[in-house]
Amino acid sequence: MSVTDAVIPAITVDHLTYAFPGGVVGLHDISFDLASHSRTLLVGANGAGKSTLLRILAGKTLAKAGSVRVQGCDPFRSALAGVTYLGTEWASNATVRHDMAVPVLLSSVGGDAYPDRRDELVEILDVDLAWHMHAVSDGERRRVQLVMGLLRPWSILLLDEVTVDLDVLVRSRLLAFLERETSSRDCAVVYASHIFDGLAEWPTNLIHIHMGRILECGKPADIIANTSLPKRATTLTYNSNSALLELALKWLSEDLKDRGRREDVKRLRWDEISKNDKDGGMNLSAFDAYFKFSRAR
Ligand SMILES: Nc1ncnc2c1ncn2[C@@H]1O[C@H](COP(=O)(O)OP(=O)(O)OP(=O)(O)O)[C@@H](O)[C@H]1O
Repeated sequence: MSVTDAVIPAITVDHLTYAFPGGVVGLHDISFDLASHSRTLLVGANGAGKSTLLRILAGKTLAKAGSVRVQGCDPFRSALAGVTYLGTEWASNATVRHDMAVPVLLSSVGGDAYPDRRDELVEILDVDLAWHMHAVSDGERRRVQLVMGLLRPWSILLLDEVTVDLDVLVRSRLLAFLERETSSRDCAVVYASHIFDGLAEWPTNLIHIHMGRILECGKPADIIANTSLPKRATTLTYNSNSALLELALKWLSEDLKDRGRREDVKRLRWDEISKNDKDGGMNLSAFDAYFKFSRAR
């Protein structure tokens, strides 16, 4: 039995449906199990529901219908010490823009309690300890944030595309680190990404999400073997363009067709906005002023 077939699921989602305040349904009747030691790649178009799902798994959002268990507990009701969520809010945290030295920041998040891990992450993410956070590039800032976020050993790591501004070398080293972690410790990673470079052999599981529904869930090799892809991509690794990327391109093209023309949706919304504007509910002149301003520049 491989490690990814371990019996106790790290995450169990059972008939989960989630509606945003206001009634828009974000997730429809989702069910899946993820084992400890797994690395799951969430694949879906913009707006498919990846962040919504990750936020529920992180316990940041309450799901009222269906059940979610992370390490056997309801993530919303239990403070799960071993769950680390690095998502969009985390990425835009203003604290890391102040004039603060990197060692101070790392100590403030418990770096001194895990010196070996801290030093390994500093090395992997190529962080310069002399940096001050108000005077670094976006990618450098993200590297420091990732050292901070990954410092404490986690059991479940939820990553919502926070590697987008890393250079390819650092991203590849980070993925290798996550692979070592999930192979050597009792832990699992769920990673939402739009970038498939270097990911061909990384995930142990794929989840394809479209308009809040899971369309596919399983091992990449099984999914690829059962999917008709362009002839050039029939193995997991294919020279410059991986089968995984081909699979994602196929899924997202089909999803786009399934969603239908945005024009139709837009026309409906536009009618609604114009009506609100007439009613005084929304002032479109503010948008006109904004566009005039941006053109003038
Ligand atoms: N507060 C909200 N109220 C209503 N609908 C929302 C709200 N937040 C998000 N949505 C909608 O829910 C859907 C899923 O959003 P979500 O952020 O989960 O997508 P995503 O797959 O993470 O997209 P991306 O790849 O762009 O990050 C989108 O259609 C979005 O417009």
